[in-house]
Amino acid sequence: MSPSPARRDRRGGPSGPPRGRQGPRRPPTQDAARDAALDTLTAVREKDAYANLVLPRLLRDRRLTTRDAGLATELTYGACRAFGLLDTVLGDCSDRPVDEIDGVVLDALRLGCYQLLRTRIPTHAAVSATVELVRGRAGSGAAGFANAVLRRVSERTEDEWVELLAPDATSDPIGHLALRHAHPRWVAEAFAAALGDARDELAEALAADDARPAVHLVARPGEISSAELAAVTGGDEAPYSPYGVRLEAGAGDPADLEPVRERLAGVQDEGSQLAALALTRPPAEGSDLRWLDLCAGPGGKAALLGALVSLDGGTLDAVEPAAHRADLIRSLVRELPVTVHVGDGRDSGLPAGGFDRVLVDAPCTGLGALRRRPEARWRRRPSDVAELARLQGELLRAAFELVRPGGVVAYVVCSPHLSETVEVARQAARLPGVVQLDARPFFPDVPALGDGPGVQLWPHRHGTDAMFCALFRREAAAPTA
Ligand SMILES: C[S@@+](CC[C@H](N)C(=O)[O-])C[C@H]1O[C@@H](n2cnc3c(N)ncnc32)[C@H](O)[C@@H]1O
Repeated sequence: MSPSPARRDRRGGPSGPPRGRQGPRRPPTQDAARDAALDTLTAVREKDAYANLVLPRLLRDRRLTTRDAGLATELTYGACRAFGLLDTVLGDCSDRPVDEIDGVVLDALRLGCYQLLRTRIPTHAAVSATVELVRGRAGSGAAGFANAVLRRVSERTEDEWVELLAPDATSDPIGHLALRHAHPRWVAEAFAAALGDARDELAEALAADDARPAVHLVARPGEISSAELAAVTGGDEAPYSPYGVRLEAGAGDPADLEPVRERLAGVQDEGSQLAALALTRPPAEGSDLRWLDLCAGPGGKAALLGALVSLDGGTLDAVEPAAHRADLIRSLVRELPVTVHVGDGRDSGLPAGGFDRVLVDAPCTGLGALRRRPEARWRRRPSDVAELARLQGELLRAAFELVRPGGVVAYVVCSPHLSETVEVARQAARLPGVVQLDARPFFPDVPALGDGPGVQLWPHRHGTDAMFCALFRREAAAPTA
């Protein structure tokens, strides 16, 4: 094999600004889209920032044209999702491990590599635009290094790189698919475990999780119908939620839509709508006017549930420990009979047995919504799971204290990880006085819900986030914590 280009030109420098025979730095390029993408990737790497918060702000502040904003979004989110794949390829094309490459040079290389492997941008344009970016930020030595590395990347297609670098598809199918679809191995393993007998869907599940998702709107009950909302926004009525509307991926910022600005509608994944609706559907004999959302921030489900319970003259209490998230709930539910409490759901001070229905939409790894949070899959650690599962179990036990005998509890997480889903539900169902219901009938007309009693939704099956929902009824006997 020919020596790596990085060996021919080592001036990219392992860390800090490259030194040596390099030309003067130039002012930032005229490439507004790539500049914005690079600045976002740098903020993600250096400050643990969220790409989907940083980039929209940059696009607004710098007043990018619609075309440039589209390109910046595609490059930034695409590169963030693919970090693992990009770094594996870049590592093979460089003479040093990627974590020894100067940070901003690595950010630019990731952008360049993404363009080469996963977009139709011509090779010469992807390479030269990236090289100019690097020259502007890190000098001509680093630009030469970037040029050499990217030339080498461009020698193969994405498929060819995967075949070369991924574990063998027969002896290690999960490892192979993890690299192919740019997921950490532990996440791919968690998906495979959750799919169980349907493990042959893993490639599809990871591919759907790697694709840019459609935006879903929720029509606020009593304010606008989903048919009207679809007509006004140009979207389509969602297939399963009676309140849902699906917009095409990349259809612009949904916050700018008039019904959203006027709070007749909100942005909410259809899976979240279905999970919230499932709480409302099992019959509850007797009073049914006091509902509780025990983990309510930022308030998407509280707004839907508050609107629904208000149609019958009922009320919703919403608990959230983070004050700023409690404020977000308040601003969403202003016209609704919703009382927001700042506090810990495990010790809310609310009356025991005081509620007819309780939602526990618990804090979780968010592995079910990775497609919406571009860099999240590379941030989460397997060690996060056990602590979250403990908190989830504690919140669920608190919910059984707060619901009245005969009342309903929904346990919801946006994750397919078995430790957060089936395991938490199984332990809850062992508590005295708690009966787990088969949740599937409360997701009417939704296909492929598995063997029950919990329901796991999937992007590749349902076009929703991978939400899990388990339903329980509290029997007359009081549960013990
Ligand atoms: C998955 S989010 C809930 C999403 C929300 N239901 C919605 O639809 O917008 C979980 C929330 O639980 C909150 N949380 C974390 N620890 C909590 C606790 N001990 N008690 C109650 N809520 C908690 C988090 O701050 C976060 O806002």
